[in-house]
Amino acid sequence: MSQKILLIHGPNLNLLGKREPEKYGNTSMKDIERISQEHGSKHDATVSCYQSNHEGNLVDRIHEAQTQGIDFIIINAGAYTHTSIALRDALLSVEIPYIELHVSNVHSREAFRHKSFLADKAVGVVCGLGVFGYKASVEFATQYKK
Ligand SMILES: O=C1C[C@@](O)(C(=O)O)C[C@@H](O)[C@@H]1O
Repeated sequence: MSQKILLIHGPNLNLLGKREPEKYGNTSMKDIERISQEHGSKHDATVSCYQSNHEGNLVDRIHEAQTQGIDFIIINAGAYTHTSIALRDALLSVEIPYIELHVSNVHSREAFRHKSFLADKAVGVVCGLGVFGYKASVEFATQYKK
């Protein structure tokens, strides 16, 4: 059966490609979604995508994932990674395995980015690999068994 993957982008990631390109590169969020979906389909998986700048919407989308039978979540929660107990609780509530992803290497940046409310419960954390991190995460997710 083909794996159902959900890719979630948090706040400001809709501006990827334009926003601070020296840190986040030149690839847009839409291009990242296309690359992720193409890579998923090579491995017989579907990748659905969602972005919001609002914490509650992200919580709602994670809840919805459970009713849709999503097998795996890849989440770049942006700054909410470092602040949001609500997102942590949502991910734990639905019991869907997830990868925490960052385009940049958050550990080489400001100290407040070293803290994550999601990392210790994640299957894995990918950071600093730019757009390749999405392809790598999708490929991992296609093979993951709970
Ligand atoms: O918005 C972002 C993007 C980010 O998640 C990344 O992809 O590198 C890193 C976060 O610290 C930051 O707030």
